[in-house]
Amino acid sequence: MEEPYAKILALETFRVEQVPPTVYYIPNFISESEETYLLHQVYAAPKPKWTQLSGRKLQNWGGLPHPKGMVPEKLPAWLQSYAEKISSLGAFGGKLANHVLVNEYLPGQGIMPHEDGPLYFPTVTTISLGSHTLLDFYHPVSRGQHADSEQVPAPQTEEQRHFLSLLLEPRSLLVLQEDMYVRYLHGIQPTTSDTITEKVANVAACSTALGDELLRGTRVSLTIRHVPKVLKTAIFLGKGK
Ligand SMILES: O=C(O)CCC(=O)C(=O)O
Ligand SMILES: [Fe+2]
Repeated sequence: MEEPYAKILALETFRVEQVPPTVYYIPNFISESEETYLLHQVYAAPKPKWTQLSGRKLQNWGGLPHPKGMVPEKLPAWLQSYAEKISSLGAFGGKLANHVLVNEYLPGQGIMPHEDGPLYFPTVTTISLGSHTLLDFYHPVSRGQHADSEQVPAPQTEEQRHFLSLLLEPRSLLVLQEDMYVRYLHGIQPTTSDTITEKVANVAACSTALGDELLRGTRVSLTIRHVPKVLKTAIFLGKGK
């Protein structure tokens, strides 16, 4: 049987230490010309491909994940090659990524703390384009740090639940698995600048230092995942002969 979390040799040197399993962070995973190319492709997509949400806008590629299964759509070639490149690192337990979410955040925009849910193989991989951001991790409300051992209520405010952050620099690849994917919530504060504190767990791998303040620009992220449950389009759409 395939080991879903078998050690991924190609990624092992990029493991972020001193955080729960498992975070891999690869600075400069793509070159500046690849970054320019990918941004060009994102903005060349037809306008109806964008969905405007309150704090960001997004493009969905590969099909809409659904509990009953995703009706798969072929990824465009410019995304397929990165899906293959990342899958070949072993990020999805030997499976090939088949779904990409493109998010665009202007400075001051973000995404509320959330879980990605059960429709995906428990790995999320993210290429960042155009700007850095700070990805924040939170303890879930029901499982506060001290709730079991002490007679105190679980911490409830977002600040108290904040656990650690990862700095995602432009052109970097982030791979999240296991507890960091399943146990904690993740989100991005709607702010225009980020201060690098000791809560930024991957600072040693970044070209920045403690105390630095980084101004956000427009960031485009490619969230590349594997959706295990897919349907056969021909059956679903009833394409009769
Ligand atoms: O933009 C990012 O890096 C995070 C996006 C995200 O968490 C999501 O789309 O589920
Ligand atoms: Fe997410």
